[in-house]
Amino acid sequence: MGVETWLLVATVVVLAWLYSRWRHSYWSSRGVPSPPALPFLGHFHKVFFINSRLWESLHENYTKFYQSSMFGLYEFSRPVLVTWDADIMRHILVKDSESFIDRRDFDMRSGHERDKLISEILNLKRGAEWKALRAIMTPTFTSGKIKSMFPLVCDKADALVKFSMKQVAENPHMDMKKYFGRYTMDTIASCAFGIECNSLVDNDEFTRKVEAFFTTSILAIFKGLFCMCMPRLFKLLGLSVNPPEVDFFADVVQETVAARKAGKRRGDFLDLMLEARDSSDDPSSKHVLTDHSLVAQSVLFFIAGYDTTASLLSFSSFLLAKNKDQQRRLRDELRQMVAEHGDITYHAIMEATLLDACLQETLRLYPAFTMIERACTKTTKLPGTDLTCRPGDLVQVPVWSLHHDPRYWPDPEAFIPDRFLPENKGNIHPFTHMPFGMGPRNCIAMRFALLEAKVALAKLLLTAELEVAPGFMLTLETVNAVMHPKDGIMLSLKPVKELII
Ligand code: HEM
Repeated sequence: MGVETWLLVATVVVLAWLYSRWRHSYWSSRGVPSPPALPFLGHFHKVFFINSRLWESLHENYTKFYQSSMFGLYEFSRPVLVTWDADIMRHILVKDSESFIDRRDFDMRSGHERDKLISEILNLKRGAEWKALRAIMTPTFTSGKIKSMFPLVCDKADALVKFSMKQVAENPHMDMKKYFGRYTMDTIASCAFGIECNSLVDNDEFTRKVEAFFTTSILAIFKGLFCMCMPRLFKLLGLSVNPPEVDFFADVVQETVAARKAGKRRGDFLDLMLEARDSSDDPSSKHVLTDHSLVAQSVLFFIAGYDTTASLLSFSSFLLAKNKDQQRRLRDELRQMVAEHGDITYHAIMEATLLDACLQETLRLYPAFTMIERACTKTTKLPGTDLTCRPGDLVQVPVWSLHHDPRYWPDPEAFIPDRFLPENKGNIHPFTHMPFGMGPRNCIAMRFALLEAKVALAKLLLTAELEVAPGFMLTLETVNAVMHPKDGIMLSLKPVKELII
């Protein structure tokens, strides 16, 4: 290469570097602190999906910038505001949620059928389309509808207990995360689609397939980056961002939808969604929840319903196994409940305050989503600041840090379910406990997930005493933004009849 070429290359590099520096001055020019950023990348390497311990890097800066109530990051050159200011959180999540109704745009520009299907799911929908779809799906998750699923959930929880106790004979220590995953898969398949996938009997095909969404793979990361940086070439090569397992679930759902159209109804989530669409007063409903979209929402149920609730059950069992006094207390509450009501009934389980408190405390310590995010849709001034959010700007709330902050939670790393008992709930600061998110875009299936976890945990504790396997150390990771135990949860189960009480 000649001197001129070298000079040209050097000039381009210097100009690009200056441009990157200018873009990375966005936060300092607005008086918002920001940790040191790498040229071009910004903080992308620390905060995006490549980092399987996402909450740690947010927490480091939360601690460093606590007094400012916020800090700024850059994903490449895109500014992202991270804030824990109560007024701002209330504003973006609740009061002015209309101006922050979206999440980030995962533009799956591959054009692949699989990616087109996934871009239809409720989580990824935006603006008016999200609003219309959420309005159709919300009635599916009311207390009354969830109550009607109770017998199905109980059947699957019984199968979980039977299966686990059978394993006890062969394995002194078991990875309960695996079995909880089979339970949540069987429950969602049964409650949502009337499908008996029998993961807890003899067939782990569904759980094997769904695991593809919760396993870190270099190929998946590479494909995501490839699609983001060179969408045209990605499309030309016919690649898809989502794993082929999407097709398996889409096929299962399509067959089920076809059977329903032929008249086989059974009152599950799929029927409820079809009914909600067909009985809606809004004539546009059929355009919002098309058959394609219905398949997408159903595939979403399989994915969203699997790992989150299985992790909640895993973490709560682990915490109760470590805290034997709390385990004994909870078992006493459950025994009393059965003595009073004759069995585990829907009403009894909804009134079991310690059971609820144990799960809420577990979700505080191990929230499935360690951060929640909103994208601004209308130019808005943030309350109490001179900052203006423009359409497309991202705002993040560091859920994990708020859940572990000693200013709000004395002895934050300790498992203290009493914090969530009715008499103490009034002491909880607003916006410091958000395991299901907040505002109109919160988790649509919160009631269902909690019911599923309560039934399984109650039945398990009434049958067995939980103990942590010797030498087991809990490790955490986030995959596809969901935090879960990296190497499962190794426990031993002792039938409670053997206990001297
Ligand atoms: C313990 C279990 C679960 C936890 C901790 C959890 C947590 C969350 C969180 C934090 C969000 C984001 C909320 C926000 O941005 O404010 C969310 C959204 C969502 N969750 Fe869950 N979830 C759980 C179980 C489930 C289940 C079982 C399903 C479906 C069967 C489900 C379906 C969804 C959907 C569809 C959304 C997107 C809602 C929207 O964008 O309108 N979740 N969940």
